[in-house]
Amino acid sequence: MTAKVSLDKSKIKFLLLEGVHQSALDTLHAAGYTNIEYHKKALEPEELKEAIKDAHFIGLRSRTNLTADVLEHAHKLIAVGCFCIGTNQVDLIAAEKLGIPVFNAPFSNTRSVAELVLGEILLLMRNIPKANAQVHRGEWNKSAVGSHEVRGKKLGIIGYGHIGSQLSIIAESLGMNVYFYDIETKLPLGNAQQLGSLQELLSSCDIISLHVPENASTKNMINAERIAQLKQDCIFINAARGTVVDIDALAQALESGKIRGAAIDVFPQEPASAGEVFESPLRKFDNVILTPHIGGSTSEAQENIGTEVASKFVKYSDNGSTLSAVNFPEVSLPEHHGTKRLLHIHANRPGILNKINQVFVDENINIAAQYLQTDPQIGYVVIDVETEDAHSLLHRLKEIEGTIRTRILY
Ligand SMILES: NC(=O)C1=CN([C@@H]2O[C@H](COP(=O)(O)OP(=O)(O)OC[C@H]3O[C@@H](n4cnc5c(N)ncnc54)[C@H](O)[C@@H]3O)[C@@H](O)[C@H]2O)C=CC1
Ligand SMILES: O=C(O)C(=O)COP(=O)(O)O
Repeated sequence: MTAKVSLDKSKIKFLLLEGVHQSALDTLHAAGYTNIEYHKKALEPEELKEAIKDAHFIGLRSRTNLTADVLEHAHKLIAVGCFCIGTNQVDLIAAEKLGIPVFNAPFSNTRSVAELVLGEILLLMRNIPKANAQVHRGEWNKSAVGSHEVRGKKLGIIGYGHIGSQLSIIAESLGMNVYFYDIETKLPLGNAQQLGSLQELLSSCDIISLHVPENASTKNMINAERIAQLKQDCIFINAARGTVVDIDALAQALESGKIRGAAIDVFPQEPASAGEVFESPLRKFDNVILTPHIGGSTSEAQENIGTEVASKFVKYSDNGSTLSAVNFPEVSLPEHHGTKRLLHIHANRPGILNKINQVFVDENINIAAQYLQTDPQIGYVVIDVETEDAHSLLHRLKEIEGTIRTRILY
C-alpha cells in the first residue's frame, strides 16, 4: 500500500493569536483538528518568528504584522486567517509568492462598526463627550447652544462598501440625508446619493465618516488640504485605519474650532499592548471620543468571525477550496469521493499546465475532474485522479519547474 503523504489531522498545527473567539477553536475541534497553540495577545516579532516555524495555519487580528521577513520563517505555513476585515497587516504579495492564501471575515463585524459610528454621531451632535467630561470635573453647563438633532442633517460617507452602506441605511432610518464618495460607482441604498468628488462631499456635509481600507490611495487621504475643505463646525469620524488621516492636521482643526467634534478609533501608531501608554495630540480634547480600536469588538462580531475564518481554514485544509481568499486564485471545489485530490500551486508561466497534464498522460491515469484558476502571479490547479498511487504522482508534480507548493488530499 502506498504511504500517505497528506498530513494526519493531529499533526496539522494551528497557531491562533490575539485572543480569537472560542468559536474558532470549537469549529476546528468539530472538524477534527486538535493541535492548536492559542495566545490571548499578539506576539513580539521575534516570538512570532519562532512560533510560526512549525505552524501550518496562523490566525491573527489587526495587531500582528505578518511581514515578508516573518513569512520567511514560516516553512510549513499553508494558509493565513485574518480574524477581522482588514488584511493590510499581512504582506499579501509575499504570501502569494509563497503559495499561501490569506482569508478574512469580510462582513462579520460590519454591523458592529456601523452601530458604534451611529452612536458617536448622536453623541457628538449633542456635544455629549464635552458635557460628560465637564460634569465629571464638577462643572455644570446646562445649555442647548450648538446641540442638534441628527434628523435632516447631511452625513457624508467616504468609502461606500460593507460598513459605509450599512451605516447609510441606519442613518437614513433616523432621518439623515446620506451622501457618499467612493472610487467605484456604487448602487446607492435607500435615498443615498453618490457625489462625484471628495471635495464636494467634504465641503457640503455636517458629518464625515471614513470607511475606506488602508492602501496606497487612502494613505494620508485626509491631510491638511482636505481638512481645509471641510464644512465649518462639522463632525469627523474615523473608524477605518489610522494611516488615512493626518492626525496633526486634525488636531489643528480641532484647536481652531473648524471641526466641532470627532470620534477616532484607529491611529497611525497604536500601542502594541495594554501596558503601553497611548500617546496622541488628540488626548487633550474633551470634544473628541477616543476608543482603542474597538469598532469591531463586540461578542456577536467576534463569535461570527471565529466561526467564519476557522471554517475557511477547514475548507482549505480538507477540500482545497480557496473561495474568498484575498490574495489568491479562488477555486470553489465540490467534495471528492473515490478519487485522490492533488493540489498544485505554481508560478503563472507559459507551459506549466501542459507539463502537469503530461504527467497523467505518461502514467496513463485518468483525470476525473480538474479545476484551474490563475491570477497574474500564480496558478492554482486542483486535479482529482482515479489512482491508488497518488504519492508518486505528487512527486512528479513537485519536480516541474515553477512549482511553488503541492498537497494531496485523500
Ligand atoms: N475600527 C475597526 O475595528 C474596524 C475597521 N475596519 C476598517 O474599515 C475598512 C472598511 O471596511 P469595509 O466597509 O468592510 O470594506 P469594503 O471593502 O467593503 O469597502 C471599502 C470601500 O472603500 C472604497 N474605496 C477604496 N479606496 C478608496 C478611495 N481611495 N477613495 C474612496 N473610496 C475608496 C472601496 O471602493 C469600497 O467601496 C476596512 O478595510 C478596515 O480597515 C473594519 C472593521 C473593523
Ligand atoms: O476588522 C478589522 O479590520 C479591524 O480593524 C478589527 O480589528 P481587530 O480584530 O479588532 O484587531
